[in-house]
Amino acid sequence: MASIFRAFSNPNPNPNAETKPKEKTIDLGNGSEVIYVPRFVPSDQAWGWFEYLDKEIPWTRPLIHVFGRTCLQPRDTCYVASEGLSELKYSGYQPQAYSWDDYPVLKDILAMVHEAVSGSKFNSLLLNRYKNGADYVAWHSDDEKLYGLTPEIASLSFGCEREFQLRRKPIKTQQGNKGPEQPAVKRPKSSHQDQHSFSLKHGSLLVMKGYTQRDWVHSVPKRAKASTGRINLTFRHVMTENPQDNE
Ligand SMILES: O=C(O)CCC(=O)C(=O)O
Ligand SMILES: [Fe+2]
Repeated sequence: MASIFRAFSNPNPNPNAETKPKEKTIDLGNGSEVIYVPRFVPSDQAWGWFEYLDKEIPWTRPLIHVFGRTCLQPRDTCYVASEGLSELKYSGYQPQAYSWDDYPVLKDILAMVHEAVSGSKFNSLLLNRYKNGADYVAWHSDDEKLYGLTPEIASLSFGCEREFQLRRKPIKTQQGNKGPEQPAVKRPKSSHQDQHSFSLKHGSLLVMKGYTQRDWVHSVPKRAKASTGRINLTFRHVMTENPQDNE
């Protein structure tokens, strides 16, 4: 598959300067794909953004409802979205949507992601802060209807390196629970791996594409040895009524 990344033009004439970050594409099979770029944001810039976000974002740790139980979400969160979009709701929780204008740095980060991921039109952002290795995100997929059938999700990580796991859903749960637009199709057992793991580095970018949300779950498990904080930003596109925005 062709690279999703635009050829980086190098604005810096210094021949020793870094040019295009190295990307690794993992074909998950059946139209799902993940792209990982370990050094997407230069380290110093990434630390600057970490400090800013840690301090300035109005983090909350909400109550969520899963499997009939109410519990504290095991990480801090915040949501930023363009005006007029359908509201996000997950695990019985509807986050307040903050404006991009409140956090100009987020606009800079968004511009950098848009520049790199060709054709992307992200209009919302879910931020997560893991205070230490006791914070985590459980197995889930970001398959809310408002993202459409094949959402592209760009995930930027800052701070403590944490493991990101991907696991293929059992075949019978891969489709059919999200409305009539997904006819049940029989797929042959794929020769691809059923699990993948990435150690998400400070300043890295991971993009999930195609049917990854329909057919796979992902998680960031607890890690006793992780003693420092990590901030993760996932950029998403909420479908709108204007078909041009959704192309
Ligand atoms: O922190 C991460 O790397 C993943 C976060 C995530 O999966 C989510 O916000 O949906
Ligand atoms: Fe997720």
